[in-house]
Amino acid sequence: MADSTAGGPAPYDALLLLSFGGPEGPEEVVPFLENVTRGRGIPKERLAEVGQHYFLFGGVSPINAQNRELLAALRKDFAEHGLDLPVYWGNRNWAPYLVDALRELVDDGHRRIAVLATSAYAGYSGCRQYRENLADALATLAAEGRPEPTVDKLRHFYNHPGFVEPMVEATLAALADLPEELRAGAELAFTTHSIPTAMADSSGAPDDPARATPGGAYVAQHLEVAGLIAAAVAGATGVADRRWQLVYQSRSGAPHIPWLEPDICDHLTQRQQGGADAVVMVPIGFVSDHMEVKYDLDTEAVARAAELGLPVARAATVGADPRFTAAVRELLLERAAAERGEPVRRCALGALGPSHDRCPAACCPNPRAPRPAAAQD
Ligand SMILES: CC1=C(CCC(=O)O)c2cc3nc(cc4[nH]c(cc5[nH]c(cc1n2)c(C)c5CCC(=O)O)c(CCC(=O)O)c4C)C(CCC(=O)O)=C3C
Ligand SMILES: [Fe+2]
Repeated sequence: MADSTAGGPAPYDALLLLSFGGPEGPEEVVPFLENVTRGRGIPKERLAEVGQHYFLFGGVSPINAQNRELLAALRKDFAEHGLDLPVYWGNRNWAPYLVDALRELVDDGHRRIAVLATSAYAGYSGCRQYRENLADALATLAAEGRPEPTVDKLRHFYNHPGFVEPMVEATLAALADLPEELRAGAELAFTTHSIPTAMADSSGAPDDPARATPGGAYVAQHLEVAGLIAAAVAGATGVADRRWQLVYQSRSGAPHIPWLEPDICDHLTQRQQGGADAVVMVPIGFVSDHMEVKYDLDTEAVARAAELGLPVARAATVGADPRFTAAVRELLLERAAAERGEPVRRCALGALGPSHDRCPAACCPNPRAPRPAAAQD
């Protein structure tokens, strides 16, 4: 089959890095949280508590700095591979805002934009919500009388080797952080963002067999990545029967609404009682070491482990790893070839196969009320 990465980026004339955004000073924390939770029914107490997580770090989330680093790494990767495509950056919840990035793109003359969301998996929060925000931004530009660009979201990259392989290496590095005598008996706790179980169950495309399994495509995709990493770690360490589990973190919402469990802290307690020598936490749900990692794992879960006397280590996220930036380039060139009608080779590890290019209209529904979303059928 033709090498899908050889044909250049046409029809795309720009890439937009689309992320979550985070505050960069104490005065930005509350307005940021208001942006994130508008209309979401998050209890006031939970918001005050999450605000404290940010204040503990001077009101600065690391996420924007990490995206600046990723942006620079993508530009470097593209330049080194002769890919002449400008890269822009905008966020859903904080400056630089998506709508401003899109306005700049259009004013610079770009009309066909590929979008990389910094969220690897299916689900309302990680996929449709990004596309709803794209639709909102497109509507704002239209109301301003600007020409409307076409935006295409690149497929989910959770099972791309450029995402999985750096996490295998990071897991091995975290194991090596533990005292040598604990390494063979150390368990792996793969962690991701908890979401309401109803949101998980409806995640993925309606015709995706994973959608029919408990937890939908969201859980199936995480289990796939966890299994891939566990297998690679078993191969590299020679410990074939190392115990591993997918667990959750960062739960919010009202207590009577069921969210995915177990929580990482409860899991650590349970495994300490179960006789684990040590636990390596592997945050497969996140692309960079942002606040959900720095607070919920490195602060809260580490404190729980210390109380329990359970040794823990934490694997780094992918961040701006060169294998990840190369994967973004491949995904972009792959999609460009597909849009040109050429045959493409889609890279994906494991059994689930590559995700769809365009989400069907009924993919990952909004749990509250349907809203316009971009980049779908
Ligand atoms: C699946 C998922 C991802 C991964 C995919 C992706 O990356 O998009 C993710 C990422 C992130 N979540 C983040 C921060 C927050 N998420 C919140 C709230 C929520 N997240 C949810 C889900 C997810 N979230 C959900 C179902 C809610 C409940 C409210 C709602 O239904 O929307 C709240 C409100 C307070 C609270 O309740 O915790 C905050 C502050 C940050 C920024 C960190 C930083 O600042 O460094 C990042 C990267
Ligand atoms: Fe979140």
